[in-house]
Parts: sequence; structure tokens; C-alpha cells
Amino acid sequence: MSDPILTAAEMRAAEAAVIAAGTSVDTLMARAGAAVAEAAWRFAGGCPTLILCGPGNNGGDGYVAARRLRARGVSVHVAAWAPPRTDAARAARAAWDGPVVPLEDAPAAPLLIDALFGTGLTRPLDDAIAAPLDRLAAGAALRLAVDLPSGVGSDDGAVLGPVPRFDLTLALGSLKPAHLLQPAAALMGRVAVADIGVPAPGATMHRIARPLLPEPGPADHKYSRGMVAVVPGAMPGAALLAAGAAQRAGAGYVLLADEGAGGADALVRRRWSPDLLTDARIGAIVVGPGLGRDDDARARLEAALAAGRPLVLDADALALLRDRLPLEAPAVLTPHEGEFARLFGDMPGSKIERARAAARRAGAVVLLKGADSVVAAPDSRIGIAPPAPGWLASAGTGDVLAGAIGAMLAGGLPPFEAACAGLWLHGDAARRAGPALIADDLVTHLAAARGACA
Ligand SMILES: NC(=O)C1=CN([C@@H]2O[C@H](COP(=O)(O)OP(=O)(O)OC[C@H]3O[C@@H](n4cnc5c(N)ncnc54)[C@H](O)[C@@H]3O)[C@@H](O)[C@H]2O)[C@@H](O)CC1
Ligand SMILES: [K+]
Repeated sequence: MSDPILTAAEMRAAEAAVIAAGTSVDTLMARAGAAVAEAAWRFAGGCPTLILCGPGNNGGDGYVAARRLRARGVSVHVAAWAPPRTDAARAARAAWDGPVVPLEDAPAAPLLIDALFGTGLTRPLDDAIAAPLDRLAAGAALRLAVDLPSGVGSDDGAVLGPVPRFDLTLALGSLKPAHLLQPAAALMGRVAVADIGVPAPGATMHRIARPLLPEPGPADHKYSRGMVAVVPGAMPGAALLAAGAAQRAGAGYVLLADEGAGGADALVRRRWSPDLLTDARIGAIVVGPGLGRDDDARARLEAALAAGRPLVLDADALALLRDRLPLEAPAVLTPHEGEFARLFGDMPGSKIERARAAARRAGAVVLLKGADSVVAAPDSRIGIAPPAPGWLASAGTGDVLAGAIGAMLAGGLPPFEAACAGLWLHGDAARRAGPALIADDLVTHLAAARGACA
């Protein structure tokens, strides 16, 4: 885990703590505006710039940036939608001695900096704001958003009306959920975080970073590296993918509880019996990929639940789990949106809030998959994955994820950390596999992804 993610309210509280400790809002705004100017300078090389300023502190950052850029010799125009309404923004406006034109009169420039609204946005943009923003974005060669593109919901990643695409978004102080949640995240271009001296010590949400995983040492043997048991069912290919992924993600011993053919020679295959799962050396059981939903599938799931070992529950297992929550064994559930809705019903709130509520109800870690996968623990911790390649949207990639998480659990990580680590490995393997990947390629590339975690 590395970069904290704060809601708008948490950001305000972090800001208030810094202010209470003696730093003024004006100082924070000066740092934010300087960071915007520096990013614009590096990103656009001092080309003519138009800065759009809103009425709040986001606009205040824009006025500071205008002054800083002009001091570097950049041709800067400023357009405002409304006069500043906070003391700090008023002071920043007063310190800008160039002209300020109304938003609708602004001429386009090669670099557009959007400092209209940040975390204080409370409703969709009026057409009187959205239309000029759209026109000026279309007339620019490069677009930079201050903190957030104006018009996105900071806490839930919603896009409240038409919002142009940006090339760079400079998050101020900390990431906000919208920097990672869709559909907002797709509009932001590259996301960078500016340190403005507002720490977030108690953050419960983080962007998932490359995990640090131990290399096998001289005392290790196949069982100490982690034994994963994969429980197959009606569709053997899915279980094979999960088993292969567990192997390539670094498990020392992978048992596929089925006598059939296929898989690597190193995969141990045994005829299914519930007794297979009582082996005390098993560090994780993966059940669900290709399981089916008939009585036999249900019996296999029950055997897995009864084994008392850490579990990864995916796919068909999730369809059979409704009456079995909360779970007793440590577990990671990996639903996509459809499986999530079937298991937990129609929950209100953002993806983060839904995953959190589901984790509490399940008494287990819930990894809600998608282009913006969210991992939630029952104790409210949240991990959000960095954007993963869209090529992952193909058959079998979820089975690979389940297997990778199984390897992490068997390697000794607790469920939340295992889910985050498995998700990171999965995304990294996808980046390595490249365009038009298939799930089998992911399995192959997991080994290099795992190697990058030492
Ligand atoms: N949190 C921090 O530590 C810091 C925050 N700063 C900046 O301050 C921003 C937050 O400032 P504010 O809380 O003043 O909020 P904003 O500047 O995002 O906007 C709030 C203002 O916009 C109005 N408004 C909201 N939605 C609107 C809509 N759809 N149409 C028209 N008007 C609307 C509100 O009534 C209010 O006047 C951050 O995004 C960041 O850019 C920086 O200045 C410095 C440090
Ligand atoms: K903005």
C-alpha cells in the first residue's frame, strides 16, 4: 500500500489539522498553485496558457498558478466563472494583476488549465459553465485539471454531465477516489500527486502498489512456499487456469482436486474427495472457477467451507454462497458486478461504499472487480487498483486472478493483503502480456510480475 486516497470530507479534515497546527490556508494555496505552475511548465514547456478559475479554493489555486507562470515569462490569460467566495481565493485573485475575463468571452489557448471546481463540487455543471469549458478544451492542444476535472464527483467517480478529456490531472495533497474510479478516472489522463504538506496519517483507503514479497530462502521447501488446493467442477479449463496462476504466482505446491488431464507436469492432480481438503499443509483453497451450480458443486463448496483453511471464492461459488454468509474462515470473495448484485442485492452508494458494506456483511474481504477494482476489508480498509489494461476483459482472466490470490494467501499474507497483492500481480501480468492477451498469457507473465515484487 502506498498512496493514500481521501474523500472530500477527509481531505478537508486533513487540511484543517494542518491549519490548526499553524499553517495558513493561504500557504497551502500558495503550495498548490506553485505545484500547478510547475506541472504546467514541465508538461507544456511554457506555451500560451488559459486558466479557468472558479469561485472556491480550486479557483484560488488557479490565480496563484497564473501569477507563477507569468513570472516565468509565460503568456497567461485568466477567465473566471464567478468572483472568488473564500478569503484565500480572494487574496489570490487580488495578487494576480492581469486581466480576468468572463468565462464565455475567453479565447482558447494551447494549454488549458481547469481550476473551476475541485473537491467542493456539489452538483452538475450548468450549461453556462459546461459549454465554454467544452469549447475551450476542444480549442486547446493540452489540458491540465487542477485537483480534479470540473464536473466529476470526487468521492464516487461519477461524471456529472459532459466533462472534457484531460491529458494531466494534478491531485493536490492526496488522491481522491475519482482519480481511480470509473467513469471519472478515464477522463483524467496521467494522474500525478502534488505534495502540499497535508499528511493523511489515518487514511483507510490506498492505491494498491507493487507488493513486497519474499524470495524463497535456503530454508524454504515446497510446502513452506505455500500449498494451494484448487477445487474444480463442471468446466475443467477454468480450474486449470486458476491452478496455473497459483503456480506462476509463486505457490510451492498446487493440488488440483480432479483426476483429469491438462495443466503443467508440476501440477499435482488427485481424484476428488472432500478428504483432500483436510491436509493441514494446505494454505489456501480456491473454489468457484468452473465449479458449476448443481448438487455436486454445492457439496464441493461445502467441503471447502468446512476445511477451515483460507479461501478464495469466485464465480460459481459466489452464486451458491447466498445463505452461507457471514463466513467463518478467512476468505476473499472476487465478484464482478453481476455476481456482486446476485450475492448482495441492489446496494446503494459508490463502488467503495458497496464493497465496504458487502465485506462487513460477508465477514470477508470483497474484491469487486472491474476496470477499477476495489478491495474492501470488513474493518473498512480499502485498496483500489491502479488502472489495468482493458485487454483484461476476456474469458478466464478472473480465474487467473483467483489463483494468484490463492498463492498469496498460501504464502502467508492475510486476506486483504493477499487480495491486493494478487490484483497487482494480475494487472502487471496484463501489462506485460500486451494487446489481445488471453488468460493463458496472463498465467505465463505472472512469473515475471512475481519476480518484480522482490
Ligand atoms: N484541501 C486542501 O488541502 C487544499 C485544497 N485546495 C483546493 O481547494 C479545492 C477545494 O476548494 P473548495 O472547497 O473551495 O471547493 P471548490 O473550489 O471545488 O468549489 C466550491 C465552490 O463552488 C461552488 N459550486 C459547487 N458546485 C458548483 C456547481 N456545479 N456550479 C457552480 N458552483 C458550484 C460552491 O458553492 C463553492 O462556492 C481543492 O479541490 C483544491 O483545489 C488548495 O487551495 C489548497 C489546499
Ligand atoms: K478543476
